[in-house]
Amino acid sequence: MMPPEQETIPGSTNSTTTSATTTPSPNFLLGNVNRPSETGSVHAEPSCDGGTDSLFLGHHDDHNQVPADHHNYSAAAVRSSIFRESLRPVTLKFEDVAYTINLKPRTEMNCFSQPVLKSTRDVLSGVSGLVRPGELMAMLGPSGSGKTTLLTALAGRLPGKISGNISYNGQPFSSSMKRKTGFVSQDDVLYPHLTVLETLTYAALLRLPKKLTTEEKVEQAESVIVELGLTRCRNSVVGGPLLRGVSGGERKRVSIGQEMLVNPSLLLLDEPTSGLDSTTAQRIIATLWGLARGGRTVITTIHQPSSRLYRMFDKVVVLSEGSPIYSGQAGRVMDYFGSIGYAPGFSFMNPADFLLDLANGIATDIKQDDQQEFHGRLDHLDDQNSIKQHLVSSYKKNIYPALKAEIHGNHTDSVRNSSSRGSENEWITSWWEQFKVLLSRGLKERKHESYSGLRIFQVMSVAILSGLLWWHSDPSNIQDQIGLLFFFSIFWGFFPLFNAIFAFPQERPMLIKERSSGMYRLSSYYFARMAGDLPMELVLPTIFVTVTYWTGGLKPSFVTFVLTLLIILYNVLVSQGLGLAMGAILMDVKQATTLASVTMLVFLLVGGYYIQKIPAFIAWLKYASFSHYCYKLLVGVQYSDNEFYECGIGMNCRVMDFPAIKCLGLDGKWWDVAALTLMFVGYRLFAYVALRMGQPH
Ligand SMILES: Nc1ncnc2c1ncn2[C@@H]1O[C@H](COP(=O)(O)OP(=O)(O)OP(=O)(O)O)[C@@H](O)[C@H]1O
Repeated sequence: MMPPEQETIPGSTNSTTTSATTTPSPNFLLGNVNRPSETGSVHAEPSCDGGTDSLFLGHHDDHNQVPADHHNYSAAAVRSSIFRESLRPVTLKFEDVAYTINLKPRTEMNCFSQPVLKSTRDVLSGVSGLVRPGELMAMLGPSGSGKTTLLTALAGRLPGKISGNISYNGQPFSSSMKRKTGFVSQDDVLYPHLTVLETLTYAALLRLPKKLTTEEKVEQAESVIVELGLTRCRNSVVGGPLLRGVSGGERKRVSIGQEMLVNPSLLLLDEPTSGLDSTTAQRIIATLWGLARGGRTVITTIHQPSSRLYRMFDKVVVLSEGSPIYSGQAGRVMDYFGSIGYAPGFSFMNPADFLLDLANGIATDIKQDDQQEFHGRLDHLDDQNSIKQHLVSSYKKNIYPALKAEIHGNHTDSVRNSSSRGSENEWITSWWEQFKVLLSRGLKERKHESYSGLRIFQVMSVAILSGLLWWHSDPSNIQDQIGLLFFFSIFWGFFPLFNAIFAFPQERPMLIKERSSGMYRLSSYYFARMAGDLPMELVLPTIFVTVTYWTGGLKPSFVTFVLTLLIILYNVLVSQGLGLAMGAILMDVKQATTLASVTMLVFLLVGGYYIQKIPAFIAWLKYASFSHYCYKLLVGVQYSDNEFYECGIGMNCRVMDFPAIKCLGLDGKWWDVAALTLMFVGYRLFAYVALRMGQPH
């Protein structure tokens, strides 16, 4: 790979080097030019701690030079087979992008005491730009200026209406573009209990095409680990807010690695360096630089890059309160602002600091002759808003016309893309493959949760306590025995319901992230989740019932025990379905648990144990309660029609005449099974539809 051209950043006393800004040659775009030989040596073993990582770490003693390791990085990148895959270069153009959000309506009173609703806010207005394959674009601006919103819009993930025009090789965002796009959000959405290797391996298995074997996909994950200098922490858990894992920088690199795995043509990153030390930040930007030079289109938002980092950017967009004040070559920025009357206060100022000052409306120095003119036009030179307005209007006058002409200049893009439209709706992997990988990943991630000591303790302690409370209860004491059966139905209604409520709200960020990149079908995720939850959902009640049934003195018949167990397991599945549906519909754990506790309380009351004569106008409630059906079935299998019990000294009564059982009515068992089946299917269907409606398509 050829070294980047030498270019001077105007306005700076240091002559600095920036990358070539011309479109790379076609071979270069395919990521296979100057491919090192198979035997070419890889650089020093990369590390997680940043010690001797020559892959990323440059020897940047000379600030005027683009670090030599950029070339090393790119070479290493193309050496790995994943980067040899031919890329479909993407030219991204955006013109006059505007985005308005609806705020909560705020009522204000005007002078006629009429309420006025002020409910919208412009987050972006009139933002334009153009990034070509091989270029690294940075979005700069103060906090809240709209960088993330713009990046999300460019990634095709911004909900709501975006006005303006965003095109990818001349075409609008599409499913095939979605799979060619890598998006790294500001917050790393990763499974905390998986190791770095597992995280990247599962991503490879889900995101790499069918034509590669499992071994090849695992190899790709391994090669990304090497590329990103994560070798030493490959077996460490990723961690999260509640679990100590790899460091923040390593976690960020894992997020980048997940996107690199698909060899994206367009890579967008939201503040990949925030919260990191300057060396790690340098490595990450060097990584991006290398990826861009491999023919990718890379866009990143960044808060406050050092001048070392700034030099690696080919293009910058500078936003001030959602409006652009600059969009174009990074190296020409000082020239441009100098030409409209703004120059840095001192000659060796970091261009990024200077730009951020301007975006905040702070002009450190204004050329004398321009000052006169500026004074003439604006009354308050020190008014930051006036400066911002001046910068925005200068952008419209000086930059926008040329940019617009450039955006409309090249019409060959659309032709290039049209040939790739055939495979738009095809999935990368088969349904079954997705199901298997998601099931395996879910089991691994939730192993600690499913088999947590606390959960086992919770169930076992209740099992032992109820076993002791009903210790060999007397069969003639029917009230106690049916009390135990009712307790089964309620406990195994509450427990799975509350466990299931958390499932989807907790997984939502991951689901949105992965579905937005077109990684898998919702149905394969959904079935994998259902199947993955089954073992623990069914093991615990089995142990519970076994302990309590035999210690509680219920009918000593193996068949009755098995039937009792099956009814309870079915009840567990129905209750779990209701929990999943509540979680998926509300997507808020607090609201869902409140609703669940009210629902279960109603089910408890109308279940048929506490109140035997429910007033007719509200008696229908019991038909909505799965606990009612479960209780009826449990009593139904425990007692037969011709069974008697000792109802007084020397007196035998028919069990079916026992008031609580008589009121319950034990006929129509198959109807009860049918009602439970309807709920089993219905709740799950609701959960699926709710998930589908809340998902990116
Ligand atoms: N859905 C939303 N609801 C309310 N405000 C929003 C919403 N989306 C964006 N905003 C507002 O729009 C502005 C731009 O937000 P954005 O996250 O794009 O800024 P940013 O430049 O990325 O900020 P930072 O650098 O702090 O991450 C902010 O003031 C933000 O509060």
